[in-house]
Amino acid sequence: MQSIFVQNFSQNQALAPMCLHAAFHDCWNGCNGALFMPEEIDRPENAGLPPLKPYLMPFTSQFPCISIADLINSCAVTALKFLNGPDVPVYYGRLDRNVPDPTGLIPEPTMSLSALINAFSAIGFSKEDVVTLSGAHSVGVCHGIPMCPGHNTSFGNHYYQELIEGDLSGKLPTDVELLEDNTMRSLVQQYANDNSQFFSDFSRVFGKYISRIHCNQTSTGPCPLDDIGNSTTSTSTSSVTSSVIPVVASPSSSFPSSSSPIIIGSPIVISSSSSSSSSTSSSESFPPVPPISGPFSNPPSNPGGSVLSV
Ligand code: HEM
Ligand SMILES: [Ca+2]
Repeated sequence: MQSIFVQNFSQNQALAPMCLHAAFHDCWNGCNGALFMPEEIDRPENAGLPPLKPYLMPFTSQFPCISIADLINSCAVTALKFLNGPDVPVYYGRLDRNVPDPTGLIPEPTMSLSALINAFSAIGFSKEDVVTLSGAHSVGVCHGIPMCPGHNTSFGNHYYQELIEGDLSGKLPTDVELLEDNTMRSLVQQYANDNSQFFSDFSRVFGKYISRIHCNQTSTGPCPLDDIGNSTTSTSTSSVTSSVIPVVASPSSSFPSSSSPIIIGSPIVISSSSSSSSSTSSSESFPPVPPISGPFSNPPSNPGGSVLSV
């Protein structure tokens, strides 16, 4: 399955960042696959993610034992590696729920720094972790605008270097706010200087993040926020714990690197680039890979490099 992902990532460069983004959203309230429920995927907070659903869902027919939550996370760690990022240990055995997560939990890009820190703190992540995880914005786009113009097909510390240098093109308000707090700014500086420290921290923190499952996970019923733990601290006696099979996703170093920029339609773009956004089917016979539809068809324009208004 991971080799199919890689092929598809090569064919459509929008896909890999989208998988990483999707793992962030699905796992906020516990990785449970509910992201793809109609009630969730079309929420404004999930803007940019709907095209991933028709891409990933056919895998569930071909690989019926994998949950949607595991599929999203497998896609995410494979994407990270494809984008030249670090290996992240990923454990499989997450169960899907058929109840959408509550709305309004995922951090807003315009929220204050203190609100952002509090939101992550409520799910067990420190303000340093916020700095680390935000480095995912070294890849991908916001409303079609590259978040790190010129570099955003490769995961790395250029995100932190741009913040330190005041190159805020494509950055979100929450990205820029990382500079407001001394402790966080200091970590931004460290990462800007040391990519291997960033990789090692990201692997650890993101690995923890995508291990968060509901302790008493069942396929139905309400699931309060405080019912979430990670796979090592879970108090669950359910099959979730016993079915978790440790698998380290460490795709080989033969992953192709992204050589051309992401070309995605957008109202505003910082750098100009050529067009190659079409998604085509994998040369393997399964699973069927439907063409990605969505905001990918318009050529980018480039009116200027300021912090994104979202
Ligand atoms: C700190 C709080 C965060 C906020 C407020 C935030 C917000 C956003 C927003 C508004 C977008 C643009 C979505 C769109 O319009 O297409 C975005 C994109 C993205 N986010 Fe975040 N994000 C946060 C943290 C994270 C984390 C922790 C990760 C993963 C570890 C992540 C991964 C991504 C990726 C990869 C994209 C690019 C998606 C694409 O190219 O399709 N973000 N984020
Ligand atoms: Ca979820």
